[in-house]
Amino acid sequence: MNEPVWVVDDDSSIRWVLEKALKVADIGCMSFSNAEDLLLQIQSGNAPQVVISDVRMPEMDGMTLLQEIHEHYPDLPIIIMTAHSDLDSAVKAYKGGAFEYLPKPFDIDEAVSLTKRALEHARETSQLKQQESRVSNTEIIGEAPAMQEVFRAVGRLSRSSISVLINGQSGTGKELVAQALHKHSPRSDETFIALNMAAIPADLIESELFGHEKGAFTGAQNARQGRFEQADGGTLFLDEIGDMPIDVQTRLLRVLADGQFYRVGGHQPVKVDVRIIAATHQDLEKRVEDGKFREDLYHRLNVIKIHLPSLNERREDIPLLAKHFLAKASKELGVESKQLSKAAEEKLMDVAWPGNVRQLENTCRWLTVMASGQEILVDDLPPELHMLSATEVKQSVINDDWTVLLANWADKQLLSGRNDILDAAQYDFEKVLLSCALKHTQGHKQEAAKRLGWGRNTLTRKLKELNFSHD
Ligand SMILES: Nc1ncnc2c1ncn2[C@@H]1O[C@H](COP(=O)(O)OP(=O)(O)OP(=O)(O)O)[C@@H](O)[C@H]1O
Repeated sequence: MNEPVWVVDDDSSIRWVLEKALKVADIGCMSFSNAEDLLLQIQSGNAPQVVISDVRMPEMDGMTLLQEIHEHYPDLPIIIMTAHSDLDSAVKAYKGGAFEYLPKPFDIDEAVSLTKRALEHARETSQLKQQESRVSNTEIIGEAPAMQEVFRAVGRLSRSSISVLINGQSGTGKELVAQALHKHSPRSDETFIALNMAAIPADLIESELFGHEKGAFTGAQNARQGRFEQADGGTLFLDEIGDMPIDVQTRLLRVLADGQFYRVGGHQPVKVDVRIIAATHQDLEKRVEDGKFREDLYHRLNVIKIHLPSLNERREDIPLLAKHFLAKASKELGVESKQLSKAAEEKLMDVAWPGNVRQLENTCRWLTVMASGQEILVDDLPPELHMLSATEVKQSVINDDWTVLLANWADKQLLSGRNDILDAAQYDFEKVLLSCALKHTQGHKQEAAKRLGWGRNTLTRKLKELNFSHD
């Protein structure tokens, strides 16, 4: 039963020809005269790597067989043969999920080379699966479909050094994914360096990235290597890339294009081979539109995009993540691990989690210290979790209660460590109201001012302050 290719056809001459040809090509083959027998083997847990099937057979036809096989093995390549070489049956075969369509009478060499391609494809798919499961098993927890997409992407990228842009809210695991990308890349033995653009003062970013020569600026008493040099051969993870000052963006673009740069104050080009993985919680396309991010750099970084869902979008993972973090915290703190009661677990699944996985991790650490018993009860949960639940947030949309959404937004900003949030909120608040008023008055400014309750001069000033493109 270990033959990699199974052939099914009610026509014994076709079976004979294929068996012979594959044997010559050194490909093990087994044939069946009807689909039912083949399916029985599959259902009992045996599976080949490739199936070649006729379409018209007296009992079960090839398309039904294809569907049945794909129920058990969705990735198993199936080559469909048909004597009726018309577009219709070809289209039907592809739509049904066939790997290839082989019109009869076929050239024997073509049939063999097609089989080889299908075998190759089967091998690649199974390698990919192994890589994906390695990624998902070792470091990143997630069973939600949205996370499976992420694992798949990491698996697919495992042989490449291509630039990747990771996008997702704060605390969703962007750095963890960047580490996984590095770990599963050909660069895994080299350095991985993570740098957060939002955490470095703007005027120091350049020397941090590119290093400086002695005396390049006041305070530069010694020459210093930058992160690019340190990460040579490895990966540089640039977090919060949206906050990178525009002149540094220009320099970054040049390094990416030329593979070389100058230290601050230096005249000798430094050559490096660094893979860039960038991350952001912002809408970079919008920043490009607003002139805050270089479009060419955006395209350069955005070769492959991985989106990390917010914790709200993968609530089913909360129990698993909580268990993991409770175990981790107990190990770190050297105490016995605590378990969530059913009710506490349900409550955690209904929290809005504006701070995403990081907030859940912190909560678990807090609970490990603070919960009084071995079992964590609802009353043990920290007070801030009793503030907003996901249901309440959803309800606020239905009830038109934007203040709840605003509170949720504010929670998120504060948890992410952002300051001056009143300014940002006020800007958006006024911009939304003003743009609505203009819409309702067909752009008539005086009328819009009246609807808003502003004087005309205020409106003119606000149009400018809020960067309105209307004239
Ligand atoms: N799927 C996950 N499985 C296990 N741990 C996770 C997962 N996602 C995130 N974490 C943990 O949550 C914490 C926050 O993750 P990480 O720093 O990668 O988020 P981030 O999106 O890079 O955040 P920020 O944008 O604020 O830097 C880390 O301690 C990380 O190990």
